[in-house]
Amino acid sequence: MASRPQSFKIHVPATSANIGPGFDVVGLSLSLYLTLTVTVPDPSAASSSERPSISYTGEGAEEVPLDAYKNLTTRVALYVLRCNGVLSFPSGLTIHAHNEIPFGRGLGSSGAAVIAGVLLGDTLGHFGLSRERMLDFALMVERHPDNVTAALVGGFVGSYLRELDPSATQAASVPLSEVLPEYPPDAGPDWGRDPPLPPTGIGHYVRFGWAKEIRAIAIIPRFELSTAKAREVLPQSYSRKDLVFNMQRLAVLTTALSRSPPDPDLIYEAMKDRVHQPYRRGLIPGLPEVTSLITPDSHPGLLGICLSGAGPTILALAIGSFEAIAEDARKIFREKGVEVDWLVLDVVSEGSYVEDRS
Ligand SMILES: Nc1ncnc2c1ncn2[C@@H]1O[C@H](COP(=O)(O)OP(=O)(O)O)[C@@H](O)[C@H]1O
Ligand SMILES: N[C@@H](CCOP(=O)(O)O)C(=O)O
Repeated sequence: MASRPQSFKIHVPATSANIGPGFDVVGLSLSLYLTLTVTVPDPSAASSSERPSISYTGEGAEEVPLDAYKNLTTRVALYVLRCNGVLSFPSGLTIHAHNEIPFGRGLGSSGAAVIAGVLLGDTLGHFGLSRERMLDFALMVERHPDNVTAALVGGFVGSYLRELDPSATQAASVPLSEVLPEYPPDAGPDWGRDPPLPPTGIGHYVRFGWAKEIRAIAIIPRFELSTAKAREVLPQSYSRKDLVFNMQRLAVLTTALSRSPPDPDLIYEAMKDRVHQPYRRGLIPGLPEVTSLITPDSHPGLLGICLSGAGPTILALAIGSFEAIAEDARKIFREKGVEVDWLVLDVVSEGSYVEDRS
């Protein structure tokens, strides 16, 4: 642990997963951030308090727990610390979180919180974990790789989970409540001493190219939809026809989005999906209308339109007409009784990073 005062910032981008046909496979990192400002005092000057002090501003400030043993980011950090032999946070730790990523909207807020926790644990413990090992820790918590991988490495990313051998499968199937127990307030230093270690090499990824002129319009309904709820409505199995439909489009999409100038005819069709969006429409009034009525013909500059992550945000990729696309989507949503906010975002090529301020 640190033997001198330490001050650092952690920056983690928002993400949009799936991009139509790439359910649980592809993700994009976007220019909205969760930022932690962390200070660890000199141990001799620290108070005897073990408990970190957390403050929080921005999105989710009214609902996020400020108790380090309940907050998602600090629970993940403690998991990383304990797996690497450090049983508690350093004394006098202070964390200020500023969050621009709305909760429960399909913009990867939980994935960002998890990655921030992994980086926090790694930096506090001076472990120097590789990116691959960090991904293992993140995947023990968020078990689909698309958001956490894009948040960690940045850009447009495809990922898969390795097929694990039986013992590693068992290790990776530990219930989340055991990976991330809500530490009781009176927990002593021995509590949670042997957390389940992540198997090594769970997640593998590749970064695709991205045509710089393509920007992302996030049309964000003013209601939350938890990812867990939006996954419950999905079927357990799919027809060959629907799987082939998605695979054909995904194969084309990953290269089509890297080409300048981007081809709207190719991309619009390649962003269609039959694996998750049709099943989620009951949870998101206006979803089928927005994705079918806004087209490259009606809005020159639009390339494609889809649900962002598990929703309810709609992601439109475009090289122009940003305001017209967003305002027309707003009108369609309003007819369904849904109010929205919208943002034009860039795809950021840099993923998460730690900025040393000591
Ligand atoms: N910065 C954060 N700090 C702590 N918890 C967070 C943070 N961001 C998100 N969460 C948790 O994740 C939940 C949202 O996760 P989820 O349903 O997966 O939606 P999203 O699509 O935004 O990732 C929030 O309700 C909150 O419990
Ligand atoms: N592939 C996942 C992605 C969830 O993303 P989120 O940003 O909504 O958490 C899914 O579609 O369930």
